[in-house]
Amino acid sequence: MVTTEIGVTAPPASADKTGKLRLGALTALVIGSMVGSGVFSLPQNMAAGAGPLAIMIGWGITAIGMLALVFVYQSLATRKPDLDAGPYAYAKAGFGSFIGFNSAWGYWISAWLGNVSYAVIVFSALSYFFPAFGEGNTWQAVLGASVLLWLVHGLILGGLREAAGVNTIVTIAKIAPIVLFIGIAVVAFKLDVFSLDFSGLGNAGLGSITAQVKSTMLVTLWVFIGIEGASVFSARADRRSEIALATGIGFFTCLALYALVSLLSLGIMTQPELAGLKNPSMAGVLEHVVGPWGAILINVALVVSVLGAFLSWTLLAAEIPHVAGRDGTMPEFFARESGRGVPSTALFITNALVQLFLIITLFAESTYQALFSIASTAILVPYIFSGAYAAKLAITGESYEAGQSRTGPMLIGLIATLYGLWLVYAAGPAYLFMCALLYAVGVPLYVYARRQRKERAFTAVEAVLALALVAVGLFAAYEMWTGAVSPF
Ligand SMILES: NC(=[NH2+])NCCC[C@H](N)C(=O)O
Repeated sequence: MVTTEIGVTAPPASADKTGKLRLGALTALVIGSMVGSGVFSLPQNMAAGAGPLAIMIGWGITAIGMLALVFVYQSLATRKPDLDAGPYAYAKAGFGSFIGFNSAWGYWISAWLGNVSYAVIVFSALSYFFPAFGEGNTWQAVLGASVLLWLVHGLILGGLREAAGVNTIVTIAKIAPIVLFIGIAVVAFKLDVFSLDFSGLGNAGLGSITAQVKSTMLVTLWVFIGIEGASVFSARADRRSEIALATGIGFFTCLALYALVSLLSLGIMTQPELAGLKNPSMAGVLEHVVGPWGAILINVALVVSVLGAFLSWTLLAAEIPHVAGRDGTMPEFFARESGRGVPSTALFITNALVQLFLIITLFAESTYQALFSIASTAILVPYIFSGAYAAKLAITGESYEAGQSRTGPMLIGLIATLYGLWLVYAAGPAYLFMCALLYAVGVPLYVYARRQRKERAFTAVEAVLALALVAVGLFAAYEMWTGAVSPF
């Protein structure tokens, strides 16, 4: 296996002889790049704000929106094969340098903030064995997470990459317990428990169906993040159609696993019971059915799954500013490499930020859910502008041959864009403010990067955008400082 520039793991050129096996391996790769921590907390995360009906609607919306996004990346990969630096390259090509920078910046923020949430949930799972780790945000947990962080850092500096064999083992080790969970949950499922409060309206605290659906949106987005990696990669492969197929199969497999985990749980415990579970809540549900070994199994599976995902996302998180630093989108210092060819400066800055947020986590007592919600919100900028770029190409006809149908691609681009915008609305002010602040911090860095290359910082429109972003960021900082809004 080779790791491409943006850290996406590619299948070896001399794959297995039979097409079938190859497809299986590719599908495992797609699933492996998506499944990290999210699935293991779905029972609580989904039930916290929604009843069965709203959860079903939530998965429906996510299925349409995410599938549109998958098609967007696949079609962009074929139409613009030279733009291979990942999602931000599309935003840059379509909407200029500043938007491109913000897409890279947002993708990076999402990647490393996601890793902060990974550290928290790993120690929350370990607290089943060592109670001092609590919800993953006690000082013992933060200390443990910091040790883990710099251990991984050191290993990567020493040349650690992802290895094909390990990847496959990790994928099996994390999927098998999920499948077992579903098998057991099917047997334990009681229709009368599931239908007790089907609309969720019986629990006044949940609010309207729309409010309930909104509450699921960042959770369902989180579990699908990573799928863009597989789609972006499809441009490089000689077996493009096979990768497209594998992405499709991987997508629907995950959708089925995710929906089943969240919905079957509601037939085992009631919504308020699930909402009160500790995460990773799949452990609590399985323990409820089979006793302690169920919780042990899920907590161990989570640790294996998330350690694997932590390594991949650390590599990817460092790769984003590294590539962007090389092409001038981000300041040049991000491009520095160690003797072994590791993007050491980008890696160090990335992990220093993870460390900083681990400390913030300790003092703000932030939760896993708050952290991954900010990470999910942050990725919306690159997603939205990728969708918009696909729509723009279809509307203007650029990269299309005469007579080629453009209606389908245009609709898909628009659906992906709309899905992203709806998510911005559904995310709510607290997470948006936090993201606005994190994006605003990027503006001076962008100006610095442009200066370094002796280029004009902004066009007129970009200057307005930048000013607005800084203003909103400052306002957000003020609101968070006074405690008027609180993302944690
Ligand atoms: N560290 C990250 N940024 N991870 C993002 C991917 C999240 C992944 N879909 C999960 O469920 O865990």
